[in-house]
Amino acid sequence: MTVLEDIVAGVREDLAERQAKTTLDELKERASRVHGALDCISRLKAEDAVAVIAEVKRSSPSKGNLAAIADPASLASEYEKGGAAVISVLTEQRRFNGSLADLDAVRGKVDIPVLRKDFVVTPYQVWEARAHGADLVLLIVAALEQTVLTSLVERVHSLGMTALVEVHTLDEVSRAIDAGARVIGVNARDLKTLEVDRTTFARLAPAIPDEYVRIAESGVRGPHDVMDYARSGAHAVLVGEALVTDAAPRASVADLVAAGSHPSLWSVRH
Ligand SMILES: O=C(O)c1ccccc1NCC(=O)[C@H](O)[C@H](O)COP(=O)(O)O
Repeated sequence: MTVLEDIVAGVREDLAERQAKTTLDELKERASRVHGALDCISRLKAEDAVAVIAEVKRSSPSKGNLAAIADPASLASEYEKGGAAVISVLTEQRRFNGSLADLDAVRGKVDIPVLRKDFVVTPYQVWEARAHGADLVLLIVAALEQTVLTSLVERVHSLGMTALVEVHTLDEVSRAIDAGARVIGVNARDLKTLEVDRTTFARLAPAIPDEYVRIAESGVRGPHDVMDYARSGAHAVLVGEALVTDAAPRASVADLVAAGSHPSLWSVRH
């Protein structure tokens, strides 16, 4: 079993418990009372800037405990004040120590879009995301059969949210495009081995046409990585570990945002 398969097996068990407590109809009713999803494309694809997606990430399979985040809403608020375009909230419980309660707390605090970052394999989880106020939902191509991926992308979009479709290989880029993705995230981390290779984005980006939003995910250590990803065509970067382990997350987000709008990148973008 790969790491990804192991995570998904645990996610399905946890999901079965939630489904036993809350019916799909109850979720839909809750979703109908939630404010409509925010537009994300324009925030992720700014003219002269790389958007920063800042992540609330307590633990990870690769590193174990990363940070004791007592108040995810305050952390997200610091990210927002630092200039983050989107907040990513890991809601997977077993390996990332996240929860839908974290998503609720962040949604209740910030005004910018919020991404539900989890291992979504069923429409029920998409409804959960909306019912808890998410604007974006992560869908990982490597975890999904093509027909399921396509129907989940459609479901996310039909609920007014944006699907962030994650890829790690050229074949997965084609699958994401075929599935109707508009926003494609290239993860530098191989979810089957956990190895991080920052050259992955530069290899895959040319296969993602300019009308899509291209996001570089994982392995960002600081401003120089944001600039490297921008030079390879990233519209946005997704950063977790470097921010949650930082003593001054607001300032660190601001540094990443400044790097992403550095004048030396203008020629790359025009
Ligand atoms: O982070 C992990 O170890 C991990 C392992 C298995 C599946 C997913 C994993 N991470 C999810 C992510 O994609 C990252 O949280 C996200 O891209 C931020 O990465 P980083 O900045 O390197 O924390």
